[in-house]
Amino acid sequence: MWLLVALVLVLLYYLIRRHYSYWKNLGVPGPKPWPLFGNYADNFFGKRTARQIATEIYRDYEGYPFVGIYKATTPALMIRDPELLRNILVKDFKHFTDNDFEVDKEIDPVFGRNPFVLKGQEWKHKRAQLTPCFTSGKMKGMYIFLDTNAQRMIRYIEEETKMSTSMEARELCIRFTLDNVAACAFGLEGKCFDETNPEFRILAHKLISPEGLGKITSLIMILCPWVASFLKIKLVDKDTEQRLIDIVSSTLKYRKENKVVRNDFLDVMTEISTENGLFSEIDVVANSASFFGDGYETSSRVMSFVLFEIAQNSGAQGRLREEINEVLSKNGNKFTYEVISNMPYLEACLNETLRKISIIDLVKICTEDYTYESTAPGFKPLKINIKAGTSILLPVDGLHRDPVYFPDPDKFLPERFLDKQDEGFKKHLYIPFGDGPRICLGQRFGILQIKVGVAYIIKHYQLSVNSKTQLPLKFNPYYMMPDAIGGLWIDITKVN
Ligand code: HEM
Repeated sequence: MWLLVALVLVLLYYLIRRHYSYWKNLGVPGPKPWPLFGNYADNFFGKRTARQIATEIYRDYEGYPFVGIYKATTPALMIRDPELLRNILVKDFKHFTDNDFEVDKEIDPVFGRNPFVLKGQEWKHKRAQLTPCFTSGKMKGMYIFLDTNAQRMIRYIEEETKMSTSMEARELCIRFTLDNVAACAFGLEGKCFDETNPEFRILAHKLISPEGLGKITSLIMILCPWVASFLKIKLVDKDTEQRLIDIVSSTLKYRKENKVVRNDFLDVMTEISTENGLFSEIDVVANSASFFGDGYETSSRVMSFVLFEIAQNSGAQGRLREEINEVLSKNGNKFTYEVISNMPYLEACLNETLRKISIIDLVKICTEDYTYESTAPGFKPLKINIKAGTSILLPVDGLHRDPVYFPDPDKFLPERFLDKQDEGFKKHLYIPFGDGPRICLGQRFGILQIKVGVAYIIKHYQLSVNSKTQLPLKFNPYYMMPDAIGGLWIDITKVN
């Protein structure tokens, strides 16, 4: 009996050792993994975020073009050499067409149709269909909804600050971006500034949030996609899914019967749906729903960090307000699409926030074998044959905060985006929205809504950081996007 147990243990040890020798056998350097947890044990035990772990490994392997790591049990190649990174995203994209994220369309009909998780030809087809939804012409048409919601937000702040000047920035940004999503993707009033817990808020919370997505679920999705696939993990629960389908179906029916045209995303998607039978109603629902994840969740987070950075940096805040007032004075004191698009310092503040606090590290899959030999100065001349199926990690946070590419990386310096002299720009390393054929589809919408919201707030209010904010910021270790523990509290007072 004991002999059998001993034999099983020896066999297990041998198998684990063999599994975790994948990179060693290929001569790829990398940190020592733990059985089962790989290099992410601290993440599983809630000590650090996955991004913090990746950034630390990135920094430890200076001079190496790539590093072999283990995302739990899966070997993954972290890319450090800017040339290889660019090849993966742009030049040799055909070898890396998919994201490393498994969602089964049969189990998750809504999330499984999100372009971010689609693969191969199906992704290509859907991407081509959806691209016309995001042109600058379409953004201009939707500006009116964003402007109306920004005015609502100002009225809301006016009322709230009568009671207390301190506000949680993300809470405010959630209300604003959710109202935008409701208006542009569902053709509805989100009522997020009128009601404490409107239906849209509840739905969004269930659909995607650090609590809604489920700590463990999202961790498994990112670190062990094959486990998620094996366990048939469902991201969107049945009731939420059905409610989304009902909302979109009834809106579509109402518009058809009453010949309503609003020029929003729903209208554009309906055109695709009628022109092409392959784009069914569930596709329209799925794409409207993907706004929650792709549109509201990302944008509300980024916008709250922009407000937080501006609140921390009074010099930048003053300069931004001057720009806003100057542009407005030349345009009849009225915000318009053109006015918002003509504010370089506002754009620089947004870009610098996205550099300093990047929203996500990119995870790709090698879809066709690929060979690379590093010849770049400053990197060891290593060669690698990447096998199809290999997971690839592009450490956006590590790159964005590497002083070689962006000097004084932990300082908030929007000016670097005005002259673009940093080495990182020459090497195309500023990639908060990704790059190449899979670059963020909704970046124009995301950028526009954040700019509108921030411009309105800074025009009317002076911001400073409230002592309730826990500094330095610490992030929820289980959430895939930066989620500040304790919140981002700011004081808001009226500009004289
Ligand atoms: C500031 C806000 C946003 C940030 C930082 C952001 C960032 C990103 C990133 C990093 C990716 C992955 C790119 C890659 O795989 O190479 C992505 C993909 C995507 N984003 Fe965004 N995003 C934002 C807002 C939005 C909005 C507002 C929408 C839609 C309304 C959107 C829709 C999408 C879609 C559909 C994809 C998948 C594209 C594909 O795989 O073809 N995003 N985004």
